[in-house]
Amino acid sequence: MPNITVRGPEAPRNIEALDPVFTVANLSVYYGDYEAVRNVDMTIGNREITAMIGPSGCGKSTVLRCFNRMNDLIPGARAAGTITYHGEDLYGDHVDPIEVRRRIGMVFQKPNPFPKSIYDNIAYGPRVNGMKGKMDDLVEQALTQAALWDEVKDKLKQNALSLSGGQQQRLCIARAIAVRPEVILMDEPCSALDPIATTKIEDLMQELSRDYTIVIVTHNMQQAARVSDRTAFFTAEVDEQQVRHGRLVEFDETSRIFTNPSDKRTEDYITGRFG
Ligand SMILES: Nc1ncnc2c1ncn2[C@@H]1O[C@H](COP(=O)(O)OP(=O)(O)OP(=O)(O)O)[C@@H](O)[C@H]1O
Repeated sequence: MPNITVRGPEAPRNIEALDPVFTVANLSVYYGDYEAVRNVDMTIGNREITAMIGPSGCGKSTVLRCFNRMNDLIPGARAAGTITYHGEDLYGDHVDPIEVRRRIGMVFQKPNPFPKSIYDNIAYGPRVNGMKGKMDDLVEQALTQAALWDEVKDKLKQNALSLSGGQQQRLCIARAIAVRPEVILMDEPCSALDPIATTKIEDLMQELSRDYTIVIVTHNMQQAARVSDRTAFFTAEVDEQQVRHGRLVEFDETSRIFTNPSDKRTEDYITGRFG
């Protein structure tokens, strides 16, 4: 087994009792006729960090985008099967996808602040959502939670694009937090960052997981091992027609996935024999 440190004792938690926020059953996702991901079953626990790992093209981002219905915005994309959010069908007729995306925020691979001031980046969501309360306090709170306040408190009027990449990513996390979501989805949030900025985001994730449910897609297995409570390992399988489909191979507590996986394919991947 590789020398990978699994989420350390500084953040002990009882993850025996999984309190489901999302329950995914028999989920398949299509882009047009192409079945990109086939038959996924997994559960996302409340205030846990769940990592999705696996080789390129196995459908991690596709599944992640189902959790806040971002795939609805891709023409031809369609989900089959069920995802419940607190027991309710996330794709039910009565569900408003805009409200879904407020409650389930997203942070992308490349930091994407608006070309506006730091302040306005944070204030934008609360304004659009008609949130009550003093905006200055709200902005400070979100930036503090995202561990950025001390670095930007004297330059809130400055353009957000003047910040470093790592600061921009924390700003994007602050922007996601500002609308008080319950869940934060992160699609490779550190892949454009240097190791120091990556460590800051990882520390921040640990901190945020006290209040938020986090799902992260990462290419970095060490990162999954360091930050997550549970890990889903995906791979791509080729069917009889030579078409590749993403499959969930194994979903378990992170410590188990990295020390004693039950599937040979998981073991091969985490030991670097594949992928
Ligand atoms: N918008 C899209 N339209 C058509 N096919 C898509 C679209 N997005 C993804 N796919 C296809 O779906 C499959 C899964 O892609 P996805 O991006 O979810 O994988 P991934 O595991 O996140 O990959 P990576 O690690 O490289 O980001 C791939 O075959 C990809 O080409």
